[in-house]
Formats: sequence, structure tokens, C-alpha cells
Amino acid sequence: MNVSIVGSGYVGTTIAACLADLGHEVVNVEIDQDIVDAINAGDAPIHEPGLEERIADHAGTRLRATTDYGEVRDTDVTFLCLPTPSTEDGSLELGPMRAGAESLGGALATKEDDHLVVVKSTVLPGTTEEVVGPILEAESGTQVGEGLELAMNPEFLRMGTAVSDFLAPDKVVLGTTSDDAASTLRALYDPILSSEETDLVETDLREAELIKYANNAFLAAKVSLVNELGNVAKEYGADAYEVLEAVGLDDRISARFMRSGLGWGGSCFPKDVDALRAGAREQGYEPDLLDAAVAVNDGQPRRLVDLLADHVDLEGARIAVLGLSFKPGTDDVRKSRALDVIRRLDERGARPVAYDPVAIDNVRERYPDLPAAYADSASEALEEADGAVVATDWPEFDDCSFAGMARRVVVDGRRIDVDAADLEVYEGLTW
Ligand SMILES: NC(=O)C1=CN([C@@H]2O[C@H](COP(=O)(O)OP(=O)(O)OC[C@H]3O[C@@H](n4cnc5c(N)ncnc54)[C@H](O)[C@@H]3O)[C@@H](O)[C@H]2O)C=CC1
Ligand SMILES: O=C(O)[C@H]1O[C@H](OP(=O)(O)OP(=O)(O)OC[C@H]2O[C@@H](n3ccc(=O)[nH]c3=O)[C@H](O)[C@@H]2O)[C@H](O)[C@@H](O)[C@@H]1O
Repeated sequence: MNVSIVGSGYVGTTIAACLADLGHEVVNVEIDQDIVDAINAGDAPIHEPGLEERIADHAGTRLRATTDYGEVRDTDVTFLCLPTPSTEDGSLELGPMRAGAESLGGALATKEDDHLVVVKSTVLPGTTEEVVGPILEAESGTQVGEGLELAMNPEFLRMGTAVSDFLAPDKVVLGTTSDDAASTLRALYDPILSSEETDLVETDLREAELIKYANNAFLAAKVSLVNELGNVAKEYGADAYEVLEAVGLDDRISARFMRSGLGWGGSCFPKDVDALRAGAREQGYEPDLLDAAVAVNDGQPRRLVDLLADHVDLEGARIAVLGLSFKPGTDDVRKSRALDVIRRLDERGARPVAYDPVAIDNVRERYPDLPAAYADSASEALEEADGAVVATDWPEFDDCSFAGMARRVVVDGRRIDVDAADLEVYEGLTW
């Protein structure tokens, strides 16, 4: 099938390379010339395991990129993989979606054959039908159902495992309003759907849109519940990891997403939970449980710093912060809990010295005013430190030597595998 993908960030680039791998002809339409050049040169514009090889294999044959929206006319289906960030108050910002839909609609105005537009971005219920559809109709001069079809197909991939998550998902959700759109998407995904491990969910647009938010809200709230239980466990002097490992044996609950600690960050959970809360309020519903999930999450960095302050006088103290990315395996630092820990340490007079194997450049670029110094290695950050906190569970921290610290006090927000025998103090946030 001939496929165009508008927006070539984490999602757009990953699915373009994977769909090319499945045998489709794919073109990425992207406004950033550097990304276009990278893909056409066979290079991955983002770091994801398995992506580089796939782009190198298919660039110039089944995969190419362009800034020219006109190229969508040579394709049968277009996926919109545009950003859906939050506004200041947490609600959904649809500017990039509107702009992309306008350009796409304009390009489709001179296409003679039918076209299917699929919203892949995470958008609140009603957006595909009430925002994207009318813009496409106005710009293309074609009505939905009369040569223009609309679908919504949310994406559940995770950063760091994006390629394998896309190619072997638990489920594919197809929100459609016509049999034609549904059968086109089933054919496109056929190699993925033929796996017994992957369920197919066929539904309407609104349900597809909400399934994505419900999925992320459930996972974020699960981690917040795990963190609250972890905080209670700590107060009782119990080990939350032992407790929750047992709880996870109940298959109604599941053992996954049971790691308590510093909480959730990243470009997705915070923005999607905020958009759903804002959307619910707009509909007249108070999302108390989601509010509480955010409050628990926001409290964890403070608890970590309080715990450290029980053992170290923070005023003037050099504190090593191990990890800056929002989770291991990525250089993404958006809404990383580590940033909050650093700001709180600074507010309490400490001197944070941070180390991360891949994310320091990103922090410097995005948060130039973050009150931290940076080290080139964990041992450099730990040298002469009066205390250390673990903010990201990078595997290399398991082998850290704390010998060079002025005081060997470590507070762990992620339960890494530390040899605590040589430490003066080792405290887990929830154990
Ligand atoms: N990053 C992730 O792990 C996941 C993200 N999502 C959702 O997918 C959507 C896209 O997310 P990401 O790929 O992470 O965003 P991103 O920010 O990495 O990529 C978006 C791309 O769109 C391009 N762009 C912006 N306006 C454009 C326009 N008018 N025309 C063409 N290109 C344009 C940008 O230059 C950028 O390269 C969001 O709704 C997000 O919530 C869903 C599942 C996973
Ligand atoms: O909508 C999205 O963009 C994506 O958001 C998340 O993926 P991602 O943000 O890449 O990362 P996760 O692995 O889900 O981790 C999110 C945060 O939760 C934290 N977490 C996760 C699991 C856990 O047990 N404990 C915990 O604190 C992680 O440290 C991290 O900060 C979802 O897992 C994906 O399914 C979804 O597609």
C-alpha cells in the first residue's frame, strides 16, 4: 500500500520505518528539513533500538521523506503523527494538528481518487470528527464519506522499545466510520494482526480516542497507587517491592508497572493525564482520582529530598544526582522527576552535581537555567559528595563505586541493585 505519514518525530519516524519493513511504500511529510535530510540519507533522526537499521535498509527505496505535502496525492492513506502538547493550563493544544490538517486538506484538493486520513496522534474524544474532519473538508473541497474517509488509530508504543512495541503490540485499535476505512487498515496491519499475541479492537472514532487516554491514565494512576502504597509501606518499615511483588501475582492486577519510587515523567503520561483532567472538567466532571494521581506523583521528589535531609545537612552540601532522563534507555528529559529533585535540592541550599549517560546535552539545551553542575561520569559526580540520590534506574548505576564520597549516604528513588554493605546510609524511597 502507498502510505504517507505527516510528522516525523518519535511516532511518525518509527511507524514509517516499520511500515516500510512490512512491505509498504512510505513517504514522511515533515516540516523540519534536517529530519527529512536524515531519513533520505538513511539515518535515524532519533535514537531508538532497531530504527537505524530499518531506515538504512529502506531509505531511497520503500521509504523517503519530503517537506512537500503534494506527495500525499500519490498515496492511499495518510497518518497524522503530529504533536499534541499541553497548553499552560494542561489542556490539549491543537495548533499543530490544525496546521497539519490544513496543509493536508489543501494537498488533497487536487487528488482525484479517494483518500483515507488516519489520526495517530493522541487527541481527546471528538477531535477527529469535529476538528480534523471539518478542516480537511474545507481545504480539500471533499466531504467525509464522499471520497474522504476518517479514522483514528491510537499508538501505544513506548520510547526505548518503540520499534518492537509497534511491530508486536498487545492490541491494534481501529476507530472508523466506514467498512472501507476499516478494511484498508486491516489490510495495512495484516502482518501484525496475523500474530496470535495481538488483539484487534474495532470501534468508533470517539472510543478509539478515549481508549488511548484511558490506557495512559490507568498506567499513570497505577504507578501513583503503587507509590502511595510504597509510601505507606515505608512508614510501617515494610519493603514495598516485596509487598507489591506478591500483589502482582494476582492476575487481575498484573506484575507490570509495579515499580514504586520517584514517579512518572516523560512526554506522554503528564501531558495526557493533564489533557484528560482538563477535558473532563470542560465536560462538567471533576476527575478526583486523576487529580490525586498527579498529586501523589508530584509529592515523590519532595519525599526523596526530605529523606536525604534526615541524614545530611543540605545547606552547602554537594549532592550527586544519578540520572536525568525520565526513564532508562532514552535521552528524553521532558518532565523527568530528576529535574524536580534538582530544583528542590537547590531550594534547600544544596549543590547538586548531576550525571547521566546520555541526557546531559538535552538538559543543558532545554533547561539552561537548571541549578546543577554536570559530571562526566558517576564517579566524578560522587567524588567528595556529602550524599547521593538515584533518580533514574540506568543499569550502569548498579556497578557504581561510592568509595570517593565524603559521606557515603545514598537515597535511592528507583531501587537499583546497589551493594549497600559499604555505605554509611542506604535508604530506599519506598522500602
Ligand atoms: N512519543 C511517544 O512515545 C508517543 C507519542 N504518542 C503521540 O503521538 C503524537 C506525536 O508524538 P511524537 O512523535 O512524540 O511527537 P514529536 O514532537 O516527536 O514529533 C512530531 C513531528 O511533527 C513535526 N511537525 C510539526 N508540525 C508539522 C506540520 N504542520 N507538518 C509536518 N510536520 C510537522 C515536527 O517537526 C516533529 O518532527 C502525539 O500526539 C503523542 O502524544 C503516542 C504514543 C507514543
Ligand atoms: O502515550 C505515550 O506516548 C506512551 O506513554 C508511555 O510510554 P513512555 O512514556 O515511553 O514510558 P513508560 O515506560 O510508560 O514510563 C513512563 C514513566 O513511568 C515510570 N514508571 C513506569 C513503570 C513503573 O513500574 N514505575 C514507574 O515509575 C517511568 O520511570 C517513567 O518515568 C506508555 O507506556 C506507552 O504505552 C504510551 O504509548
